[in-house]
Amino acid sequence: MSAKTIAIACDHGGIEMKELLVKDLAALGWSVLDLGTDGPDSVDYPDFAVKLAEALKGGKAERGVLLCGTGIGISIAANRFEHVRAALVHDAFGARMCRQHNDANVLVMGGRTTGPEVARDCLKIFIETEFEGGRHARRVSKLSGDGQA
Ligand SMILES: O=C(CO)[C@H](O)[C@H](O)[C@H](O)COP(=O)(O)O
Repeated sequence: MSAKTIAIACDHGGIEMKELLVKDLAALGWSVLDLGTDGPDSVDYPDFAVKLAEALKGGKAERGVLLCGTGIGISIAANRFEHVRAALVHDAFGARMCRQHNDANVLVMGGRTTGPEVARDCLKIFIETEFEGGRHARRVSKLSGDGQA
């Protein structure tokens, strides 16, 4: 069976974390689609959120990881796309809940706000935790624009 693919992208605030997490993703058995950025030069985080959203939309990846300095800007940018449920996570509990309750398909973290070992834990939990469905499926369906009150 072929490995599932996860896309990852960052701006200059998340480059070190991206390098760390790419290695972990490979070790966890995922095929990694690295969408940059690839160096320390200053870039604009919305451009990388768009790249990742397009990869998900086009079926090039099943899940995504986005990183910027705080995770805030890039999560705002990613959540402008209807097919993206990007969760800005700071701890293991959030990483678990965003999968179990929100069916998040994109994990977002801040390279300047979250330490490397916490980030690695969050990534592993995000990858390994299933959506619970049930009452949460009803709520998640209301995020898509067709079930709003
Ligand atoms: O955190 C971010 C956006 O929410 C970005 O990654 C940037 O780090 C932040 O905007 C700071 O930008 P700078 O050009 O590195 O000062």
